[in-house]
Amino acid sequence: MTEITATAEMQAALLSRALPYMQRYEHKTVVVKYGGHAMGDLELGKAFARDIALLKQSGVNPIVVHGGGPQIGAMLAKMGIESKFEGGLRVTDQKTVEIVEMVLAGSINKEIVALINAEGEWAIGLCGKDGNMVFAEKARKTMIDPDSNIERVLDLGFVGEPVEVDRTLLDLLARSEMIPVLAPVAPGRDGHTYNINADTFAGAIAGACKATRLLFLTDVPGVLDKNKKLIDELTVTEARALIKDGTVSGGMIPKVETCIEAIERGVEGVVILNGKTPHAVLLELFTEHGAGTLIVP
Ligand SMILES: Nc1ncnc2c1ncn2[C@@H]1O[C@H](COP(=O)(O)OP(=O)(O)O)[C@@H](O)[C@H]1O
Ligand SMILES: CC(=O)N[C@@H](CCC(=O)OP(=O)(O)O)C(=O)O
Repeated sequence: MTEITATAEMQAALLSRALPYMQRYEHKTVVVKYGGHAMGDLELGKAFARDIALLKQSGVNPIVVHGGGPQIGAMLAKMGIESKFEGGLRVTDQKTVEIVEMVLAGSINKEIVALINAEGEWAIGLCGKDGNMVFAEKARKTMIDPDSNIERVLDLGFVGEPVEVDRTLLDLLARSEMIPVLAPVAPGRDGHTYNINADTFAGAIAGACKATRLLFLTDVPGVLDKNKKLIDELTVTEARALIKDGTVSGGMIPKVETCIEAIERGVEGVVILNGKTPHAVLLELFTEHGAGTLIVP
């Protein structure tokens, strides 16, 4: 066999394996949460954008929700403001929410839009404010104090939880050439702007759009156990126990909580995976080598 025929055969074999997966997701909504920790490397960013473009070209309806925690932290530090987190959420005063909106809905959102458009697609950058897409309310979070074991209410300032999602604009975009890229900022009916954890925002969008898949791209291979080993599959009950016993902490808490809620709202498959692996999205959706942690009912 010549080298050319061998390559052609390999490509044909690859395609024939990918095709059933491609058909499975045709016309289906896939929400991809692109975490701030998975960003930063231009080549990886381009590979991510290529994957999103390819999903759209294959007839899938991709919706990108992005974070930007580290980038917000860097901007706050430049302005002499210290970042403070409680339960994985940023304590957000008025000055902070202004910077959060500027970094998320401004620079990061447009960078991702530009990367996808450079792949020949039509991405459009939006946040919860556009088209009345998302309305938020002040988050009411509680935490068990590890010293006293007493539950305490957290005052996180202008941190919001999505309470209303209107999918009119997203449905319109799904029927068009456009790929929505969403920043997790939304207004409240009280007139304030709220900073929403990007995982929570992605979960609300996936739930409202009845997404077939919700993928979380982060900087770790998935949920790790106490010995830092990857957990391939987690039930909702096991996931809750890992938060309770502290195995899951920091930014992984809102991610796992969102996975649980998304499963309960009927999203078919929720996966936490390493966004630092080039083409993580394509490999997850279109090959049998699903990576990361799959959350199951
Ligand atoms: N059990 C766990 N398994 C994996 N990561 C964990 C776990 N507990 C805490 N983490 C932390 O959660 C981080 C991912 O969340 P986060 O920093 O919010 O990322 P992103 O910006 O991608 O949303 C990991 O880098 C890790 O430090
Ligand atoms: C309330 C809250 O914590 N909001 C987040 C929003 C960005 C985000 O979630 O970014 P990652 O996905 O990169 O972590 C923040 O201010 O950092």
